[in-house]
Amino acid sequence: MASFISILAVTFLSCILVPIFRRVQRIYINYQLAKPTGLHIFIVPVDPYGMVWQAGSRLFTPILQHFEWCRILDLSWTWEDDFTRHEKYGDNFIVVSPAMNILYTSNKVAIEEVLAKRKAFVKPKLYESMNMFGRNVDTVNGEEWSRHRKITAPCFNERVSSFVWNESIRQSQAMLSQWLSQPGGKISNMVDDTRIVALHVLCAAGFGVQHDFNSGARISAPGHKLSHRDALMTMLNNFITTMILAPQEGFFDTIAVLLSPRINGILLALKEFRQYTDEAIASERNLLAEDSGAQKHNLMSTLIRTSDQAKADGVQSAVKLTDDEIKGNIFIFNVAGHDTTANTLAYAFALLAIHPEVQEWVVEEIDQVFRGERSPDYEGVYPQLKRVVAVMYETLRLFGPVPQIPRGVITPNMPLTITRSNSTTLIASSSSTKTLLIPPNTQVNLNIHAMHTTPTIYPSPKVWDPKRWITSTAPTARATASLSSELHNENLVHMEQGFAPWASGPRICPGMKFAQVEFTAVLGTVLRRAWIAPSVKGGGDGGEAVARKEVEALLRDSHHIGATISMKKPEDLWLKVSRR
Ligand code: HEM
Repeated sequence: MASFISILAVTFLSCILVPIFRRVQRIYINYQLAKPTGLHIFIVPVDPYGMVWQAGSRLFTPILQHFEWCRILDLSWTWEDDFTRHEKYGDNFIVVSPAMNILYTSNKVAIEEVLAKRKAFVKPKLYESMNMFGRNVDTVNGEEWSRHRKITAPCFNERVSSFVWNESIRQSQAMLSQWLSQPGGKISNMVDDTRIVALHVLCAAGFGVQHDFNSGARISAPGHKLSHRDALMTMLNNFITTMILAPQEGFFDTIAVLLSPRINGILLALKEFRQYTDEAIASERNLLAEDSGAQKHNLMSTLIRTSDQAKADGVQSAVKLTDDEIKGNIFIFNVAGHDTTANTLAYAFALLAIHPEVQEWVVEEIDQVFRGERSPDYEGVYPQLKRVVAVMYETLRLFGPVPQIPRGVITPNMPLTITRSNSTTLIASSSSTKTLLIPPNTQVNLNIHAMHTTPTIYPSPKVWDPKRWITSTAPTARATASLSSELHNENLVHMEQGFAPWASGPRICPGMKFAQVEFTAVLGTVLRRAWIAPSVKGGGDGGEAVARKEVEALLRDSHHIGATISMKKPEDLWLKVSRR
């Protein structure tokens, strides 16, 4: 036994020590490369993502959070970290490990450059684990990506946006009725509800299936053991485990009796989700075959129609997707389009509750634009909701669902322009541009959240202030200008650089407009009828000041586990909704 343990120990140590030894020289070179750019270097003893530690994260995280290198890794990302990092290290730092290096940058020039050069900075291998239902636009690179993007991009057209608008209004009206029917209007299911709205909008505008807010995707369809919602949520809530299990699903099925109920639950969710997708595709194909003349315009029908048409015409593969690729893309629309928008909505409602002055400001616009219309039309109303979009931008700035975007580097020593700056002073007066040669075996992590909290780009970065996104072409005093002309003269600030919640460049999120339309429709529908205020945990009477503090702390206590940023304890978010 003792010799077995010592063999294990020696193997384990050599696995760690040998690569470290081999890399000493490389680290030195990296250091030399980094030195002129003033990069901070962190040498970490394990894999740079802290996977080893994550395996036992419950045990290790509380201890490791005290270590600087560990706090830098995704392992223990906290909302506050990016603020302190700015103060300490500026825009760029590099984490050097035996496995690989990661260059973190929150520099707006570097981020823009990396996102613009999709061929040089590619989606890293880790994205491939999201091919569980088929290769898709989010995971592939090069020519393959061009083909996927060409076929998926037309799915996000104005007809779909109009559909998103109508469905979002329908869903949020039902959600609001349910909120107002709660005793004292106190609700603690905000995050669940915005998730249902986002899922139902996705089902309708994405897959042509309309659901009722109170039932719909919450209920198992005939022939299913799980509801569509539960299948998707199980996968999203256990994202990493799902990605590990999916490629070996068959093997895990054979040893199912040995596995924990949690793992079996994830395996079931995978099967159920696959079945829902297959059924949705089959039903869409039947409709297309019936050729009723009434063409549907949802994401899935466009995807199938474009692809099937190309197959029928025998057009070369440039415009075709295989059935597996269609499934892969439908899966990625589900993953990318669900929690992202749902969480942004939940954060925005909570932030509006603790910032009544902003809520008043945005309600002013909503009242003026909606003007009691029973069914506000997309073309007329949506473009006028600039303050509502400002609320979305500001929420995404501080609580954007994608805080970091990783990229692999194809060519060693690839040059990257970085601006060396002391983030607490103005870039213009203290910056100098440098070209960094990215060392071999280095991944680049674009730290979007840190860029969004840079004081030189966003003064008072911790303050949630949607008004920073609005400028006026005719700054007239309120006393002399009517509200309608004041609103008419307002414009949204357009940032060329420094704001990238949807990324930028050729791989910018294709669902950006989808999400914006959904967000404005839901927020507009709720705030034209109701006022949101904070409530103390448990729904008791603790006074508004206490409630506000609790909500504020809850929002900051967000983590980055799974696909997006989310509140650690969404069930503790209590809000009070009252009729206006
Ligand atoms: C607030 C809502 C959303 C945010 C903040 C967001 C953010 C992002 C970001 C940052 C990326 C780039 C990721 C990377 O390059 O690694 C991305 C890509 C993507 N998003 Fe979104 N997204 C949102 C909503 C949606 C919606 C509603 C859909 C679809 C229904 C969608 C579909 C996609 C797809 C398919 C990609 C991959 C595009 C490609 O690589 O070419 N997203 N999103």
